[in-house]
Amino acid sequence: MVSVYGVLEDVRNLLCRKQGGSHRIKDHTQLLKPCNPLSRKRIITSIMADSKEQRTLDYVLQNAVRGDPQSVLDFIDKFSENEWAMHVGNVKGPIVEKVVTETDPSTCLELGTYCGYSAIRISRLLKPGTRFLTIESCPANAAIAQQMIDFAGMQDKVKILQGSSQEIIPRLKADHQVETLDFVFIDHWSECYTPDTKLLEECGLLRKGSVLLADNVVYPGAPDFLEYVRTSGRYDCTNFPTHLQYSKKEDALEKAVYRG
Ligand SMILES: C[S@@+](CC[C@H](N)C(=O)[O-])C[C@H]1O[C@@H](n2cnc3c(N)ncnc32)[C@H](O)[C@@H]1O
Ligand SMILES: [Mg+2]
Repeated sequence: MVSVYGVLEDVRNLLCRKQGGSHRIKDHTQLLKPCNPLSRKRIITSIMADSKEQRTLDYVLQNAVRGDPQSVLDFIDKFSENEWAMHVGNVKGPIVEKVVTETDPSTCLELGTYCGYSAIRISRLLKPGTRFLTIESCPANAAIAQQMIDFAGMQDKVKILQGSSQEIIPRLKADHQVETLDFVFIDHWSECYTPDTKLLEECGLLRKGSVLLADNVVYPGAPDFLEYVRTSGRYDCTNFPTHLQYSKKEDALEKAVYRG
């Protein structure tokens, strides 16, 4: 049986996805125009108030230890084992951590914050003074992530930039004093991976040795990104086969080191 809750959640995810993708919806209420104002208000309240992301945050706030990033990650994982979610998770997480530790970055960028899980995982490893910027197009997700990061005690290490990657990347130098990026975690919608990689190059944000690490290159899959980084002659690539978070499905991360 399809639950009303599930339908609302699908609609909400669709709205967030549309907002981050190329078909950006300027005004979500347009979609609900055929409804009368009261129904419209009820639907919007339902969609935004009790999302899976909000319930994940509530679960963490009720159970995890404030100021303890590992505890926050553990409770996000625990919640997501019952209700699948897009966090990089506790199987791929250690691979991401290994690459970050080996890279020892001073300036990091993440594309796709979601609830802040990977931002917490990565930022806790960074040496003092390292900058970690994370871009999230969905305002509701960005708000949840900020609360999650605050609760984990990582608020001084992580800066969320709310907006789409396509709009924010070209402004990183002027608005956020970024010279070049040492490490980029690419984990938003896979159709944005290649255009955003090219945008990072065009904006002069990559230097010889900059490390890109892309999630979900097998599931849901990013074939055009894999082809670009493996055949353009601009990157040295390594594949890390693994499994999709909270699932037995096959997935992989791709590390691409810019040749400069
Ligand atoms: C897979 S989730 C990120 C998971 C997160 N990195 C983690 O592991 O905890 C993808 C997120 O990217 C956001 N997103 C999608 N396209 C985007 C874009 N073009 N710019 C910024 N954020 C985007 C979505 O709203 C969603 O919250
Ligand atoms: Mg991912």
